[in-house]
Amino acid sequence: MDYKPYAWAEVRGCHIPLPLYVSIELERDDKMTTEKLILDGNRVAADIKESLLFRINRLSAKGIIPCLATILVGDDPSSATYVRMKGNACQRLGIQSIRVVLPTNTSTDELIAVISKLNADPNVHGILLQHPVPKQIDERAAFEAINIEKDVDGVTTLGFAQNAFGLADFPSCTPAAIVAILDYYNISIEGKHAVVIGRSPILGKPVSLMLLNKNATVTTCHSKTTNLVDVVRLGDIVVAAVGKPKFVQGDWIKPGAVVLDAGYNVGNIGDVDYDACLKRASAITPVPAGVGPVTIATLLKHTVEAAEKLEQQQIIQ
Ligand SMILES: Nc1nc(=O)c2c([nH]1)NC[C@@H]1CN(c3ccc(C(=O)N[C@@H](CCC(=O)O)C(=O)O)cc3)C=[N+]21
Repeated sequence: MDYKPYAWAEVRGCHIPLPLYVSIELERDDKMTTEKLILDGNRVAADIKESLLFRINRLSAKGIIPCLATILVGDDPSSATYVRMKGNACQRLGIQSIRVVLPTNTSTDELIAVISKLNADPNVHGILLQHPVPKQIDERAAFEAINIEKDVDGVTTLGFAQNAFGLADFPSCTPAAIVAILDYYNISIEGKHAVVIGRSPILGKPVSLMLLNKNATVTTCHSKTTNLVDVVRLGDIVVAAVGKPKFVQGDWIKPGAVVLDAGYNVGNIGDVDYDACLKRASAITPVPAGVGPVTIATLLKHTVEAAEKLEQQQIIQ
């Protein structure tokens, strides 16, 4: 593992990582505490990946190498970077990665043909179609073509519906990462007012459902929301999933709220004005090193779980 935590403490002979706190200078009219918890995505990701090592080794010893196929259509440089990061993360852990890159002018039928081949390949356990795809492609139709057993990013209608019922094997990776960060830091969700900004099919909508299933009171905001700022100010937990750099302003944040920034705008800029929101939040994810690395770790976890499920089916047969 190439990641080093910031500090360790010894508790009854066990070495445990310490949370990273920062103290910041407060403005005069700011009545907030100075202790801020930086939600360290690299650390959560390292924890998830470490928990996979044994499982990957065990599968490999039985001749099953967990395998993720990523599909990138077009040559968008940042999409290419994310897909490369996913493939590299697989390889570092002993997960096989198949990277399919298709030209920008690929048709829906051609893309579905590629997905069908990967569906039929018994050595492929997970399929990730990188969003967005070029505009001539019917992205929904392409997502639907992924076999439910291999839908490690919860993009199919059935995968989404299972998540809505709280029954998904593989909820979408970024929503699952957001919940994993809250869980890792023991931030309770139940009874909290969670405000999600954004309603996309693989981020805003599924994370709203996941928080609802964890007994939060959820408000999902979007481009047509009136008085957005007033709504965000109600949030004990604020999830930014808009796709606009530094969209969420510091004075939108209720003092003491927990802020999760799922933005990944060009130049590694989040959807949250981090410095301003840090002043009011009690806990916040940075960009980079927040939700992003946990998304990738979650994808790896789902791929290993898909391989384990296949193994179980083979044992039963
Ligand atoms: N079907 C689908 N599923 C996705 O989960 C999906 C997708 N499509 N399309 C694109 C977005 C974007 N995304 C990121 C994942 C990790 C980082 C990440 O780890 N970023 C690093 C920094 C990146 C760098 O160093 O360049 C960080 O935040 O620390 C960012 C962005 C997943 N996405």
